[in-house]
Amino acid sequence: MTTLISQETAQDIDQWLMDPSGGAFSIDQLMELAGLACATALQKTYQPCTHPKVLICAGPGNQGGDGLVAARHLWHFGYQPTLFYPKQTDKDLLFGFSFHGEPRPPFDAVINALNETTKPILSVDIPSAWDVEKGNVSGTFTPDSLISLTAPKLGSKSFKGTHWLGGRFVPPHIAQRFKLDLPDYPGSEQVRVLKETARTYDQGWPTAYGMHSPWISTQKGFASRSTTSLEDMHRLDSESNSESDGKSDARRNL
Ligand SMILES: NC(=O)C1=CN([C@@H]2O[C@H](COP(=O)(O)OP(=O)(O)OC[C@H]3O[C@@H](n4cnc5c(N)ncnc54)[C@H](OP(=O)(O)O)[C@@H]3O)[C@@H](O)[C@H]2O)[C@@H](O)CC1
Repeated sequence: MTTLISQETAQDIDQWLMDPSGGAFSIDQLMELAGLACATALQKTYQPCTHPKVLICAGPGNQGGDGLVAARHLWHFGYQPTLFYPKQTDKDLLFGFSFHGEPRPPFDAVINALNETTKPILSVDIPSAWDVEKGNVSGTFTPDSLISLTAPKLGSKSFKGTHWLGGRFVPPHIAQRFKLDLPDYPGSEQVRVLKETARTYDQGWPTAYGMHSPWISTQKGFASRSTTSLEDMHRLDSESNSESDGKSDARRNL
């Protein structure tokens, strides 16, 4: 059975992944892989021919950085991504494994909006405003889909929707150190499904669920886009990452 990890373990693993004697990754590299996994999970759950427009709600931490990367990949996959990035700072990349307490402004209003929307939501790592270890104790929204990064968090145990695992960057010695029992990723896949609902179609095109092939869908997505260009996505990336204190910001290079 896939290991569920605590908030503290998630943060420890993150540090080990960047430690020179651990994974020796830079934060940029991890975010690139995490963002690619998020975009891939979304593409496997919601095709551009049926869900061409994606709203990415990006928060103030590293998960927000994953959101910027995911937006760029989604554009290349044929979607029309729009970034909502309130803190310079229906996809939820507000908070990840460092969320604690009650949502504070301006993010409380975003959570309220996610509570009210009827659009499908894909959350990343842990649905925003859920307790990382106890789950949806505040009775907020439940997303349709979730992608856990590295390993599922304890709070995702009760999640009933389509559940992906991504973040294919854990070297065996770190998995052993943290006693992580993680499923294998098939072939070159960036994500794998842990739990599937009828809406997910990870296998077989186009017979499963009557969808078009990814290639046809992508071409349709490109053809129908008019408002969001790659230049816009890169401009948003760089503008939204300008730090007022002049410190270097890993997200700026995404
Ligand atoms: N190894 C992996 O798996 C990798 C994981 N990655 C990704 O990183 C994510 C973890 O990133 P992270 O540590 O930066 O934390 P994250 O949750 O994005 O945000 C923290 C920010 O939120 C704020 N904040 C907290 N609570 C709040 C509240 N109630 N209301 C308002 N604000 C609140 C907090 O502010 P503070 O409370 O500290 O003032 C801080 O600014 C992880 O989930 C995954 O998506 C990849 O990028 C790399 C590899």
